[in-house]
Amino acid sequence: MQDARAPKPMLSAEQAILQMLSEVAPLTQCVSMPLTDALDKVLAQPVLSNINVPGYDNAAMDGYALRASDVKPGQPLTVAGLALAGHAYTEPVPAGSCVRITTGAVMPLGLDTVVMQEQVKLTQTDLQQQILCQLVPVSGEHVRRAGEDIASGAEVFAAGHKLRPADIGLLASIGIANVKVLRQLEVAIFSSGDELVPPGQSLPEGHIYDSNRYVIAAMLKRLGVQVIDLGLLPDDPQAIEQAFLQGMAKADVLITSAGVSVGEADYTRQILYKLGQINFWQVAIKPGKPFAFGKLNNCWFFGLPGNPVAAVVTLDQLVQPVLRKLSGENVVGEVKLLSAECEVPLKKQPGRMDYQRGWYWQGESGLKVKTLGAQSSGMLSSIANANCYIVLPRDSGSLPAGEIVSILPFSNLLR
Ligand SMILES: Nc1nc2c(c(=O)[nH]1)N[C@H]1C(S)=C(S)[C@@H](COP(=O)(O)OP(=O)(O)OC[C@H]3O[C@@H](n4cnc5c(N)ncnc54)[C@H](O)[C@@H]3O)O[C@H]1N2
Ligand code: MOO
Repeated sequence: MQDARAPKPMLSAEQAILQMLSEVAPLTQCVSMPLTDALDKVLAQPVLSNINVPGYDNAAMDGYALRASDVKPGQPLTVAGLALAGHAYTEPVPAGSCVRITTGAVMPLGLDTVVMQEQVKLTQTDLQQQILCQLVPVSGEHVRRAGEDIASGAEVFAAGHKLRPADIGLLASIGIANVKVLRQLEVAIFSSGDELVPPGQSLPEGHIYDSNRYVIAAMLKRLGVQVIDLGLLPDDPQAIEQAFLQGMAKADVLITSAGVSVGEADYTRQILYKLGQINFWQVAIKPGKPFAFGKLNNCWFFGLPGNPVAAVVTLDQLVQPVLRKLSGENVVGEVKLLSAECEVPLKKQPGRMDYQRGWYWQGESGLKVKTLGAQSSGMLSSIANANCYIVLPRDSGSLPAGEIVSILPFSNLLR
């Protein structure tokens, strides 16, 4: 097999993403599930509405339903009855009369307008109630028309739509109790390194806690995929190979962190060459250069760098779009870069696109941003305390304070 380590120009982030997207195809297996379980799932087929929403003309306000043409200045209308939400009003309404109505109640036949109760003067005699409108209403005012929200037969969502909370409400509003969704993508993860100890245990000299597996699993949960945690492994080629084989057998995708750089104990890459293929390695971004993409039989492989911030940035920026495509999600209209004035100088060397970690806020004359201390890719606090990336182009060098820079507010994976 050809060795992808042979020197070649590093891909830009855009090239890497386009190449990965061009190689992967979405899942097709689907499952039916109750609406209450469907949040963040991806629709396997379009959803059409079988009903009008609202299903009938109804009052948008508490007040009086009437014919707008009956309202003449100084002439009262007799209140002929009461229309309540959930109860049909079947009596004919004589000319010159109105009906007391509550929000959501069906409009009585022949009436076209609702006048809010605050805009009428109510008079009561022993025999009847009358109203005097304080304003001449516009015909159709405060009436919600049948089908004005959703018309019967309309497509409410396309296949590939990922269901958000409001979408669940909308599906309920058209009477849908079960939806056909794509099965969740299964993503196996593991950490490896002799220096790593799981949180909760005491920390021997020269060791650090395994944080990557935790942040990667948390981000993947936000993305709505199934996480298969293969644990924490030593720098032992056999153990790592076993984990690769397990991941290949169980999951659609295997994501590792560490071991993709050039160190002696970087077994991940060696085993990947043995069991599958590396499609590319190294992307011109900082942090995150030693990122690998490949395939192990039917399982896609993403090798994230070990440095914790590099692992987070590559998962967020490079892997996220690919997992979304694999999950069957239609990805359109993504958030783009904003401009902000940077309050602090920024250090950078030309060569790689930089994702510095920043904090942005609304200033008096536009967005402002600053970095929060050191930008080492080993410092998780630099990203945990941030709310955006400051994205510096590949060729850019250091910048003085006061420059306008591009920022990318964090997606929901990091918020
Ligand atoms: N001579 C070179 N050295 C390095 C290069 C290079 O191009 N030439 N690249 C550097 C860059 S950039 C990065 S990023 C790292 C990535 O290296 P690896 O992906 O091979 O990862 P490791 O060397 O195993 O670990 C790097 C760093 O991350 C810590 N780590 C690893 N796993 C975890 C975990 N699960 N939780 C928390 N921290 C973890 C590990 O202890 C190391 O400190 O390589 C540079 N070197
Ligand atoms: O990806 Mo490395 O973290 O640039 O230092």
